[in-house]
Amino acid sequence: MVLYPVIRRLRNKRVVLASASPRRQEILSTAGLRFEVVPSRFKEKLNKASFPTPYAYAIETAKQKALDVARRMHQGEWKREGETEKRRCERERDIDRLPPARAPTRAREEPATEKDLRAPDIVIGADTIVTLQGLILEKPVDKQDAYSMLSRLNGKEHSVFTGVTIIQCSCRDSRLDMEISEFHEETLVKFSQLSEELLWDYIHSGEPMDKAGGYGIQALGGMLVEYVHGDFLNVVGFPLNHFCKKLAELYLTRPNEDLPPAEHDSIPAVDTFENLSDAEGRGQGGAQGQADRPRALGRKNSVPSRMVDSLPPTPLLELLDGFKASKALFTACKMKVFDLLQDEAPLGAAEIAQRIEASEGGTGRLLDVCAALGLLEKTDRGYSNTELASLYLPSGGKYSLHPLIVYQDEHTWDFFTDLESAVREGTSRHRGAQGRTVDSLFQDRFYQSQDRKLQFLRAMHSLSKLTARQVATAFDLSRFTSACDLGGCTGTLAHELARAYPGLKVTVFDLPEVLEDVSGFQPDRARAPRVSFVPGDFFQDSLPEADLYILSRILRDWPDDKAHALLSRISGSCKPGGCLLVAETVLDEQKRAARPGLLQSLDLLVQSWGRERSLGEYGRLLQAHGFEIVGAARTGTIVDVILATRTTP
Ligand SMILES: Cc1cn([C@H]2C[C@H](O)[C@@H](COP(=O)(O)OP(=O)(O)OP(=O)(O)O)O2)c(=O)[nH]c1=O
Repeated sequence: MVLYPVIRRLRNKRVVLASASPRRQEILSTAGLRFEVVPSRFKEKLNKASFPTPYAYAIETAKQKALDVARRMHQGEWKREGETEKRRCERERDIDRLPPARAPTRAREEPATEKDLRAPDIVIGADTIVTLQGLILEKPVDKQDAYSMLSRLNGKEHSVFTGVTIIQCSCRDSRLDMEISEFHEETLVKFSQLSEELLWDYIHSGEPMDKAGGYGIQALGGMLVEYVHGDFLNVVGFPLNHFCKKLAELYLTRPNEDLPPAEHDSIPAVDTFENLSDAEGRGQGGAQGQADRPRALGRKNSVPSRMVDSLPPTPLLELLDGFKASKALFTACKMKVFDLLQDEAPLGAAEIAQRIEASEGGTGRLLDVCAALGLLEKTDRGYSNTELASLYLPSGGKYSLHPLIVYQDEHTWDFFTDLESAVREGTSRHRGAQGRTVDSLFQDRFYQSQDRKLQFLRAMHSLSKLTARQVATAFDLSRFTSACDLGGCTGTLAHELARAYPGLKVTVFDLPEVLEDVSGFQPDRARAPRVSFVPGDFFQDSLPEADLYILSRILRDWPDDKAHALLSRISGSCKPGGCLLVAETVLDEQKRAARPGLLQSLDLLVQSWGRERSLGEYGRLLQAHGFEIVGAARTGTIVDVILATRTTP
């Protein structure tokens, strides 16, 4: 059965999977794709250190696998000596007329051999890697290697990336033209704390050897896994959902010259209406019935059929409703639904409505939406928080996102209603933005009243609690003795650094109006040694001495001229050999892939003067002030980490 229209669309194309992975073959076959398998001969030996991010490495490896197969198949075609163009066309047509055995549904049954390699229309390559703190783990070379991978992953959360490349090939004269599309998908996987004995038992099962990271989540390895956030099939080797969306983008939004003859092997679309109308027409006896039938649905007019077939699938409708889902979450949080259910659950809609002082009908609908969004569990006994909601949504939880959600609802939401003007003018929508200097951004906007300031500090505090540990441990910083977190706000990252590195003293440097309110956010004194707070403005006042400076989600707030001004001041204080750690959401160079980062960048357009940047852009900013990037790591959170060293002037 084919559920996704675009998979059906590929029926008349020669699709080749450039992979020997049985998992990929199975996933694509199950989805109803017809393809052949031509394993790539590309040796997976690219220099990992030359890639800004692990997923850039996976994408490039996937691309090289696909290119190898596309080129080999093309050469196989054109190596036939003495063949004329006419004969080639005839031969291709002959091949096209061959029965489906040429394009088997279960491609893995018959891998293509060199002799029947003719130019493909589409070649798909993929590469799956496991990453932990910036380290890329591929398939283990032996049992000891599997042990070293699994013991690294033991008890920790890691990322699994699959890079995918789709090459659309066309052959003009003897030239192979290729249009290359790429994407990646990330899934977070957490291992339980496992004993040595269990790890070795697992290794002796033989399962780890042909799998990235040394485990197979779909089989015995599933027992090692505590949770998975994201696409499960991505871990198994192929992100099917993202792949279908990409295909829809490539094939359903383009002019439809290559629409295959209607072939409804599962759910007939327009034909259903016509058949129904025919039956009705006949049943009602007549010509009149037929004449009244809307012509648009008739077989003679093929346009509606094409239109229906080429409509973008549901993701667009989901996107249209995206704001409603956000607002439902905001409202349920604000009305303290998750707080209530954290203390008492399950509760029925009537009871909840009464406790939050709202109408029963309205509350019921809101609760059902929350259940559909995966925030509540609905059973016959009533509603309860899901695990996800319990962790992040009640206002008093350790990792509560409640303050951030309230901030988004009360401020960001308003800013976004004026997105069009921000896009037209290219400036912040923040009241008073016009005519004010960029320098007064925080004073004007976030700290204009005590309430607003506290709301902002709480939101930032809740966000940094989610990322601080990963940022602090993305690189080994144990050689530093003093660090200064510029704009370090409530000190969440500073405390995490002090905890991770017993020899490190950390100074948080932030505006006096911020620091006067941070005491309520501090852990007990006993749990917070070696962290101190110094008031000051990093654009004006002298910076505390340190051998490691930190800018966590700071550069994003400023346009290039202000970022240069700040970096120049840090460069003036940082001694050669000292370092600067930058924690930011790093965009890919083409600004195509990182959707959360791109949305944040849009947010910065409406709310401030800043923007998110790519690694190349950060590299250029830093280089202009004598900093050379020595490493960049994905943390699996919304921020990535760049470590740069101050070179000798
Ligand atoms: C993490 C994980 C990986 N894997 C597999 C998927 C991939 O097949 C493999 C990663 O190796 P890859 O190099 O991505 O793929 P491959 O060598 O199997 O095939 P080819 O290079 O020909 O495309 O690990 C699982 O099956 N389960 C898992 O849980």
